[in-house]
Amino acid sequence: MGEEKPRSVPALPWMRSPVDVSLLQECSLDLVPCLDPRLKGALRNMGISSLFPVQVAVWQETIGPGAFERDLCVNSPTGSGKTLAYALPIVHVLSTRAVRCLRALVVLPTRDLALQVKEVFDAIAPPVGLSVGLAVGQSSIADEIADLIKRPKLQAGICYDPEGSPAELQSAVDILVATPGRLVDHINSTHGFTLEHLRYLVVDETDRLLRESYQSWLPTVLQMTNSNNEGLLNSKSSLYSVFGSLRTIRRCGIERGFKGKSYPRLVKMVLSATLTQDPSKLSQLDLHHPLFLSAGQRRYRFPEKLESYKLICESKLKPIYLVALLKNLGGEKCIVFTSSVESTHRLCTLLNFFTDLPLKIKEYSGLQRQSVRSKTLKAFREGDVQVLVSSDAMTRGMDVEGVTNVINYEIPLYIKTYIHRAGRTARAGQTGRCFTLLRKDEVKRFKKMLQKADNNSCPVYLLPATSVESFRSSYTSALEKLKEAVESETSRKRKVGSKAP
Ligand SMILES: Nc1ncnc2c1ncn2[C@@H]1O[C@H](COP(=O)(O)OP(=O)(O)OP(=O)(O)O)[C@@H](O)[C@H]1O
Repeated sequence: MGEEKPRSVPALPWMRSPVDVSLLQECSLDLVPCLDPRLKGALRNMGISSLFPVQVAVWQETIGPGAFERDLCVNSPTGSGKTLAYALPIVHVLSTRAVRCLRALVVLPTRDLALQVKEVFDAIAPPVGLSVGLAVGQSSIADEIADLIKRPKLQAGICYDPEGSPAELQSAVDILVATPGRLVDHINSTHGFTLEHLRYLVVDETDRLLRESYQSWLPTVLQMTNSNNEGLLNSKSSLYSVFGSLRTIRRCGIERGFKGKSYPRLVKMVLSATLTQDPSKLSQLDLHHPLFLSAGQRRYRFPEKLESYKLICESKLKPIYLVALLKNLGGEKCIVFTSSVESTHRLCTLLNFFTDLPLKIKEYSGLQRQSVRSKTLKAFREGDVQVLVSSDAMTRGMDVEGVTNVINYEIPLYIKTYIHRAGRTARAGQTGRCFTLLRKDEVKRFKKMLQKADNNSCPVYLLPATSVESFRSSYTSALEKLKEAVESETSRKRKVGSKAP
């Protein structure tokens, strides 16, 4: 038996002794201290009867004794309930003060994820009188502005000037769920949009959001919420709004631990299943006395009931193995991952040419228009589509009920990618399986990659030889059809290209 490698020690001292979320138990809603009965009712309507461990831990550090005194960094497995972990305390605390202004901002890397998170807020915020907005570019910017900013009621004889004083404009929402690009658009150009009153900032899928600058959304948000930049706020009237007599006055803190920071401070919660430990990345967040909450001592952890399997085959036989595996899974909801949008398209087209595979199979990738993607996702959620062939656009955060299998058609390059792909199944304590198709020469690298996570057991999954053989002839004809389809697509594109001005 090979010796276990020593774990790497995080460079940041506060990351070295995390609050171990895995030691906590689920907690029945009746036993959650201070939980507003209206929220309890809303959670029950969602089919939730107890809080998951990560939700208990965050509740303790926010509404419980921790009292939001420190910024929270949460590293917890896929499907462990991180969304509600931050949504619940934020909604709870905002509901205790009835003022309508933008007080919480949740930023996510993609539109689909933002829509998903908004649904969670929509289930719990309205019952306590809070309003939730969305800034993702799904509708026109004018429609979005109409939803986010409340215009004064027009009175007879008074003409409202949309470019007039922002003092007349108010936020129509208490909580905003946004993607970085659209958020920056609103910051820069939406009259009356202000982060002046912001108290809570959530950066979900943190490592992904910190990987790219996305129009410098993070420094912009931090600047907008910092009292030291009054000059900046004053100079740009669109950024400086006065809500009648209501002002959130931030001043430079003199209390212990606040030297040089504004107070009341912007509380931050950052979360991921694969949270970065890179000091230079985390420093961008300007965290205040950060507290690290992590499930177990290992950096990466799989969901408890996830089983991983490998299928070893020759490269040219991969499609047949995949088809035989899909047949074997008997129509269970399944996501097949490839490593590029092109191979997603090709593989999906090929699979649909197997006439003896009675499954509804659809493509889901970044190459498609949002409306096409949304339609596919809806059909998949509702069970009208059983197999989704996807590029990595799907890997992060997406929560689709009933996905029991994930298949890596192509080996992921990084353990983080494996974790996010595999994490589309075995969510919320359910069981799930992740299969990876490998060539012989990839087995060693795959084993090494899995060793970076806590449970790296990955037995070989054996398909009955007869089942693989039975697809040989249909594979030959499917390949022919794929060739024709590719040729006709190429010539169609060429024609469109030559017509373009
Ligand atoms: N307390 C709970 N009881 C039952 N189900 C829950 C509870 N909390 C969350 N869930 C369900 O668990 C699923 C996973 O939750 P969520 O999407 O928040 O996970 P996550 O930790 O953010 O995962 P990922 O890292 O993949 O984004 C969702 O379907 C959600 O409705």
